[in-house]
Amino acid sequence: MEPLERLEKLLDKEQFEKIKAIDNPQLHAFLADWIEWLEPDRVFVCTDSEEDERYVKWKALYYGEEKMLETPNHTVHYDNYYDQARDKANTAVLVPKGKKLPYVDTKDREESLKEIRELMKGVMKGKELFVCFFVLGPKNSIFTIPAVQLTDSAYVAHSEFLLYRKGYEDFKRLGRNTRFLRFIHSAGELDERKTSKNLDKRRVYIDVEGDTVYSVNTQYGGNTIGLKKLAFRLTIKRAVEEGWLSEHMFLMRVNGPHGRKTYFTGAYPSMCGKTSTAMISWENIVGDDLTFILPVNGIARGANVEKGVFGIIEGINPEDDPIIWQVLHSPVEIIFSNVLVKDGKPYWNGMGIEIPDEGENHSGKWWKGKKDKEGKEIPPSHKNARFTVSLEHFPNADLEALENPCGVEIGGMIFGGRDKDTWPPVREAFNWEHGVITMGASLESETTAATLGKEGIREFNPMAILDFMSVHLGDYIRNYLEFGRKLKKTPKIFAVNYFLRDEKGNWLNHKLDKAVWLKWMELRVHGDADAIETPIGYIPKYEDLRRLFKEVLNKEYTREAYEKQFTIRVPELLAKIERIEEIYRKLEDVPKELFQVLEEERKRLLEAREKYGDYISPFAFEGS
Ligand SMILES: Nc1nc2c(ncn2[C@@H]2O[C@H](COP(=O)(O)OP(=O)(O)OP(=O)(O)O)[C@@H](O)[C@H]2O)c(=O)[nH]1
Ligand SMILES: O=C([O-])CC(=O)C(=O)O
Ligand SMILES: [Mn+2]
Repeated sequence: MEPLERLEKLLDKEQFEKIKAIDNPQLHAFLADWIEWLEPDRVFVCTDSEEDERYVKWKALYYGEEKMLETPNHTVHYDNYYDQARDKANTAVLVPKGKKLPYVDTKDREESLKEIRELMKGVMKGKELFVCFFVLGPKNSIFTIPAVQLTDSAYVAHSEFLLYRKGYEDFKRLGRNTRFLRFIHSAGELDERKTSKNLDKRRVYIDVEGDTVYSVNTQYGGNTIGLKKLAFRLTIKRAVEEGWLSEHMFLMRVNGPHGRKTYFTGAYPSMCGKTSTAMISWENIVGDDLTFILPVNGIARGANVEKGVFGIIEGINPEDDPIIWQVLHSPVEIIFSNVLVKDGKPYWNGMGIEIPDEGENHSGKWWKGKKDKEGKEIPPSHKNARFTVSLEHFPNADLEALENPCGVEIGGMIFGGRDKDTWPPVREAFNWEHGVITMGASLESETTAATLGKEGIREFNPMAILDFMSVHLGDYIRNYLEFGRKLKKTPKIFAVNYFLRDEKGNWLNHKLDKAVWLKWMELRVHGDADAIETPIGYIPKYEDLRRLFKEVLNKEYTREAYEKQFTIRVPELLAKIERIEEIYRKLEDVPKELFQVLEEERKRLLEAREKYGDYISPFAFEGS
């Protein structure tokens, strides 16, 4: 039977008409196959109407996946206690038999498709399936990629309405041959708290060949929200094939002197400061997690893949994050996840006000001192508790840049991670290759609560993207280097480190110091500040930072603080080059330049050590 005929049998009339209006035989076949396989009790097709969106929101409450809070339009959602972060162990990129991708968890495609299909057979019995259409990137733009999501979680569908641009009308308009991404998710069987029960059968399988991602027996957004990190694996592959960049980056506007607007991207691993940088209240946010960058007439132009924020809530307080704080306390539509709730109010760790001793949280009924099965004390909210909200509600959002179909010109690209002892707070690369290789491809960071498993372990994490890598790392880096060669004007590349510590483990910087580094980088993009040349790139001059600290934060910045923070730590830097080189030597097919550029950096460091010793004051280079 023809797919449309099968769909007519599977759907009630109203829903069928919505699908029939899209003239795309591939879509029809996909839907017919999967609806028959998943066996939902009923199917709801979301168009772009307000009414359909309201229906989904209402269903999240009706099925108990979300609960209302006191403030209008606020809801709370909980994930299973053991389903609070991305599950790397059960996530895999599917590859043909015998093929492996270095540093990526891969599985045999044929076997795994069979496995996941078995896990999903009839999984939606008794449930409602939501069919949703969205686009990645601004609508009707050079960036737009259409996607369809099937899910039995109204919470997942609701989150996507807050985070992505609606795409039903685009599917109608784009016609028969449109290539689109596919996401199939089931939360599986739910427990009495409406959280996924069969975590032992949790799987996230990425079929890059089929442009499809399967996710089952999990609810946590990073494992389930198709257009977020699931789509990301597919778009990284597409970008490498087509010669552009799909990145784990924020996109923001830094406001320079005389009203100058300069756009920056920043790639830091999960929970390492993208949102908190892009949200600095006197600058302007365009995006906080995913950016597409295309070469357009020799210029790198970037756009936010999303239109909302799935942000970490821990530590959000009125002093450090006044804008997020204000938004979280206004009656706009927000989903809080895995926070403490008492009397209809949400609370989280580090919010800077007193938190109740009891309530409901990610562990169920909670009281202070409650321990989990492993004997660990349960904090009021989970470290990876998050909020989901659309960017339009942020007074500092640059909405024009957000919706610009041509994106914005990227002036600077920043790389950074959690590094306690090696990199200075900010530095600029000598050129594109130097930045891509010694900053992006050499990035290491300590693990965080954004993924299941141990925290605080230093790991290789090139371009902050390793968890999502779906292509050979060598090809990925080659594409980056070639991307630079397509440009008439390459963005400047910078590296930051917000997480430097002293011998006693104290932070060397305050959370807002990053605002100063941004202003310095903005000046550097336009050649408006001098810098000191060191073996690892250009660093700021003390006088410039002192002035900027005063202007931006009204703070005194001492010579001692500067000297400590910007000391060039030769032994640590050399050890890092060793580690990185060893990693790439083991891979086949890595661009040769990578080894050359690392070797040159090593030589510069050895020469400097010869002259100045192991730990070199920035003032030493200033004189030379
Ligand atoms: N010590 C220190 N901590 C920081 C700084 N900036 C951010 N953090 C901490 O980093 C964590 C959150 O980082 P976010 O900005 O939300 O992370 P993100 O990079 O957007 O992460 P994902 O959404 O997981 O991709 C919080 O625990 C912050 O307190 C900083 O300058 N210093
Ligand atoms: O995808 C998620 O779960 C949230 C996120 O931004 C990340 O982990 O990088
Ligand atoms: Mn992220």
